[in-house]
Amino acid sequence: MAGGPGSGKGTQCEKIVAKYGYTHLSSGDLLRAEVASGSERGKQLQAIMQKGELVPLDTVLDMIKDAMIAKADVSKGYLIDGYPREVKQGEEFEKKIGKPCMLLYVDARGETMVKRLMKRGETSGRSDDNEETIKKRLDLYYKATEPVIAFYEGRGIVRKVDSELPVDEVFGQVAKAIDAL
Ligand SMILES: Nc1nc2c(ncn2[C@@H]2O[C@H](COP(=O)(O)OP(=O)(O)OP(=O)(O)O)[C@@H](O)[C@H]2O)c(=O)[nH]1
Ligand SMILES: O=c1ccn([C@@H]2O[C@H](COP(=O)(O)OP(=O)(O)O)[C@@H](O)[C@H]2O)c(=O)[nH]1
Ligand SMILES: [Mg+2]
Repeated sequence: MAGGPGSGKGTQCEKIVAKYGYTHLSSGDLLRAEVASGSERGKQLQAIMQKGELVPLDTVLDMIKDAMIAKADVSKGYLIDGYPREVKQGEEFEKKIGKPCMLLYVDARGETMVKRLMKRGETSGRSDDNEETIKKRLDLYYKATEPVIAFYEGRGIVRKVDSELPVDEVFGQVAKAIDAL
């Protein structure tokens, strides 16, 4: 699942899990869990995330790999949310774990994403949902993450949904893409 900050990845993932029962792994959530644990590593991660920068590639990949292995016995398939953030991360994932069968691209306008995140920031408690960090996350998204979509487009596995629409209509498009798998 790829898309800019606040595009609606988490919202759609929740609905996918309810309908299809895949194992949902959000790299952002895994990182926030480490921060919440209060560990030394969590403190370092918090500093990076607060600035809207990217955590080192191997750290995130190891966390995803561990979380996948932990569910390997029971999983019907994995839904990975917010990863890869840069082309190199995608390449490393394929070397260490495997090839994805689909990339769902949740597309919204920059202005829409900023508006949603500012609103979410009123209640989310996320230290990166503030105007300054949102702007940095968006810049980094366009610079580092959008090329990921082009990379997988070359493989013909990208399915794009328009997340300017109401949530249920977006999910209609998502479900159609998954059903065609
Ligand atoms: N109108 C509208 N609002 C949406 C839609 N999807 C998500 N939102 C709202 O936008 C905000 C961000 O949605 P998330 O699902 O948290 O977005 P995300 O892509 O996971 O964002 P990050 O966690 O920052 O990566 C939430 O407050 C949602 O309620 C949509 O399709 N339409
Ligand atoms: O693979 C990842 C996923 C997240 N992050 C960090 O975690 C933050 C929040 O990520 P999340 O996907 O939750 O939200 P988004 O940035 O898409 O709004 C990002 O800004 C990054 O600092 C990262 O470095 N690598
Ligand atoms: Mg999210």
